Amino acid sequence: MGVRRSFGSVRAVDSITFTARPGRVTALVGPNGAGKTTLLLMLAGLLVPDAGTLRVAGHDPVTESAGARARTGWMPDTFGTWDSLTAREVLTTVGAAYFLEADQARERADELLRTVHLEDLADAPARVLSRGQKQRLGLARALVHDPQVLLLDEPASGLDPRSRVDLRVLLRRLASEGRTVLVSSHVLTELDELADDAVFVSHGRTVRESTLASATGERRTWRLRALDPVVLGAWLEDTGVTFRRAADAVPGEPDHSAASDDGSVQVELDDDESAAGLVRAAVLAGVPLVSVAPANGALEQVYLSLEEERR
Ligand SMILES: Nc1ncnc2c1ncn2[C@@H]1O[C@H](COP(=O)(O)OP(=O)(O)OP(=O)(O)O)[C@@H](O)[C@H]1O
Repeated sequence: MGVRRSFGSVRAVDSITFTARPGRVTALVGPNGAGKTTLLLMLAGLLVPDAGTLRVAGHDPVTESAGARARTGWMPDTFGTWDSLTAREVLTTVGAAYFLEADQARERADELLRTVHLEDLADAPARVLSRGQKQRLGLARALVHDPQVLLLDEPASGLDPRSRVDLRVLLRRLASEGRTVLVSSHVLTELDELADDAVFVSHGRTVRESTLASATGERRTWRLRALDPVVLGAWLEDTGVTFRRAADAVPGEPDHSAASDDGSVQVELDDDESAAGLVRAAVLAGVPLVSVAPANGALEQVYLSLEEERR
């Protein structure tokens, strides 16, 4: 609640308040320098806040650090490994730090190496791992003590597409087992498929908390494409729906979301029901629609509208 932390004159976290709930994946979203990493470091007990209170699995990471740490798995954005240790030794060493017996630690390490698909590299020194492989080892390290709360800073960075899918499936599973998962990421389209809730931060402040379901149902831009763009444009004009060609979405500014001028148009619609109504009317009027889809992901849309408000 109202957490604050400065570095000299820089207010990295000015006033952040939010709740990430068990059984859900919460996305921490914000531009570069918004204070996400600083906040996660405080939640992980690695930085002390100047003011405000934090609770992780019911424990204060500062005054009840042992209790909080025992329940928290922390994955930093860049994973510094002990280079001379093998991947398995990294995990057994962490297991020992969490008071696992040697056999247990070894069993847990092997299980986690399988989970993150690093079993073939179990005996390789950690320094030879690629960036993405190190990320996966970092995730395994965060899971050694079976924490209730997972704090993940940009966990998908450096991962190839297959590993990103694996990460998503794993994090959904961990949440479905009742854990609290807090993930910061810039890849908003990926978070759309992963997260249940989102906290938007900017300049060290919480600017919005939202569920993905409500973000998805909000006013947003949709893209429509028909076999014949002229017929589509004429029908939209007749029905009084304001639209713009994707190719010239913002006058003077190229529309980076449009891969090419495929004749599609963009319309602003209040919610999913409005979209369904428009599609129904277009089909009944004989407009040869080929595709209708949101132009941006739900989180991206909220993010962009917040940025817009700030201008
Ligand atoms: N140790 C530090 N010393 C001085 N300034 C810092 C320190 N750590 C962070 N900052 C500053 O605090 C602000 C917030 O940084 P932080 O790393 O928390 O942002 P972020 O949201 O994680 O950014 P990114 O998305 O780029 O990772 C930035 O202005 C940053 O320069």
